[in-house]
Amino acid sequence: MTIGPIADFAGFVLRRSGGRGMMALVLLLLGSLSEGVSILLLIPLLQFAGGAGGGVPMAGLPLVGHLFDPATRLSLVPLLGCFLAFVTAQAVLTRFKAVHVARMMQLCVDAIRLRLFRAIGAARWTRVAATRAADLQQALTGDVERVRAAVYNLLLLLQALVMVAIYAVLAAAISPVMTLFAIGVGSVVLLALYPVRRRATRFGETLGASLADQQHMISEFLAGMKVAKAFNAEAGYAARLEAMLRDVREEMIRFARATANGTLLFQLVGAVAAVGFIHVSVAVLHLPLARIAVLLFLFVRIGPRFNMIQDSLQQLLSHLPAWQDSRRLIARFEADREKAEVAGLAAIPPLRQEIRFDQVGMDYGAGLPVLRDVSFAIPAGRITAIAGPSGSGKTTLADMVMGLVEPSAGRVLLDGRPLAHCGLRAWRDRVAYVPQDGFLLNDSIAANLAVAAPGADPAQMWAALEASGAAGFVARMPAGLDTVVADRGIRLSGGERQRIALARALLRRPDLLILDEATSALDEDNETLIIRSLERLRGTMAILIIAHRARITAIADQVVRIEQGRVHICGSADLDGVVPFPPQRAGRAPAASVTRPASHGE
Ligand SMILES: Nc1ncnc2c1ncn2[C@@H]1O[C@H](COP(=O)(O)OP(=O)(O)OP(=O)(O)O)[C@@H](O)[C@H]1O
Repeated sequence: MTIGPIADFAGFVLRRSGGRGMMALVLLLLGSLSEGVSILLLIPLLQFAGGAGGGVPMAGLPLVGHLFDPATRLSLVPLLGCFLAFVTAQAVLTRFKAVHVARMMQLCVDAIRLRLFRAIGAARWTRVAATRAADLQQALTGDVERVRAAVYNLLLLLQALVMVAIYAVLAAAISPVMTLFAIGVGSVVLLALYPVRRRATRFGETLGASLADQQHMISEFLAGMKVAKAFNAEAGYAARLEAMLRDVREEMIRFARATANGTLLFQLVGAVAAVGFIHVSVAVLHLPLARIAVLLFLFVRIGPRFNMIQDSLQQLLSHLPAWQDSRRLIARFEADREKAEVAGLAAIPPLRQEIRFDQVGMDYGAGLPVLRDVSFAIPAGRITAIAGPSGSGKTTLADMVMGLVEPSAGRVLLDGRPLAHCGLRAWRDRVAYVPQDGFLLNDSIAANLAVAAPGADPAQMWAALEASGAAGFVARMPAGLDTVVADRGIRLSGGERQRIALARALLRRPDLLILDEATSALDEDNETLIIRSLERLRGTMAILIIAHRARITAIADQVVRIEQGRVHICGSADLDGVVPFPPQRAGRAPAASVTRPASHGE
């Protein structure tokens, strides 16, 4: 089970970090080699120090053995110089390696976070809406950080493997028998610890699931804090979190215990092996003191490397599920992409006549169809209201007209062209949407407005605020357009928030403005202000209002009532023969009043 996923992951790391990954590996190899050679240089140095033994037979490395032969060996000063040079080289390589590794880890983390972020953004709305927000948050934050830990441990693992290989070659050059003995002992312990590594994988899987559950619970609690406090439910949430934390803690402790047992086993076996090694070297093989000292030194370094292999493998295996989850999520979202913009389709002419629902049906696959055979038009320049009981499909119609969901039957037509054949992003550039809670960023009013029209200048912003009835209160604010609003700034009333949200929508100069229950949480005075703004906009764009209240549906030129999946239209007698729109000029909709926001693009 272990090798396949690790090889996949190593492939991903190499692809994402490109040349830097290879460079990090080369630095790792060179660093390990220079460390190994500097240790090897201890042999002649020890011979100088203690005058021990004669030549050092090097079974595996005759050239190096020749270098240390008493007849040809270097004198003390050049030897010390070599030793210093290798140690310095190792330190410099370690420095470069650290920078490369940091960059490599960040490249991998950025790559996976960005790809997932883009995949979510490009996916169909129905796919996004069907996924728990907490799972996405966890994937984009916690899981990618675990990928960083996985990359780090993969590098530690590679480093440990390289070091063991180099030390083994060096040790074999001094005593092949003793080297086989040390490698054999290390490998047996590694094999014996296989169950601990399996536990690491299981731990990683449960950790991912419980972190997502915690994230879900915490964001639910924070979003509904007011309700939680009102119902005295804080303690209940705290108890749920405590239970989740306890489960994760217990699993984590079991994992830590297994890891500590592994380390203990390595240390005990290492001590026994060292004792056996010294006994065999001195009493059986009668090796010279310099060779025994260097072998001991090498083995003292090999032992922890075996421990490092086990440790980094465990950590890697416990973090790999986060990478696998991220990959699965990316694949799921990428497989469910929104229809791509097709060349030639992106250019949609301005809406002149109507948006028409033509025998539209919608079946979410959960019981009865939500909509059946729905046909009506939203005329350009007019106000259309959609009313109906809760759950009757009003928002579904708004989502369809924005191209967020596709009808399961029938078509949506823009001036006779099927929306399904149009570039959805190009169409959405012509649509503006105001939801029930206008959603403002913790930023200045200007920044909030710029979300809808990044190129808009202050004059255009003021015109949009004027049109939405928000200019007055924004002008009275301490820093005007630069006033920071929402959580960290000035707190706005619900009515003020919605008027800014409406201004933001108008700044786009849309062909279609959608208000989805945008005034349902407002009092009469605030609703009246929005209603007046909408009335001033009549004739400039198609306006679709989804609402329950009669006060706002009363301003509509037609009211579409949906009940049990079917529509009944009222008040549309004067709309029978829809006049081509706009009558004055081709192109963008004309200004209806002095408060019409100026175009930011023209
Ligand atoms: N993505 C979805 N998957 C499955 N069912 C859905 C989905 N979106 C909406 N529905 C179902 O379709 C029905 C209509 O939902 P919709 O939100 O369009 O109604 P609505 O008229 O806007 O309701 P309300 O006035 O309460 O906001 C509901 O029963 C809802 O549960």
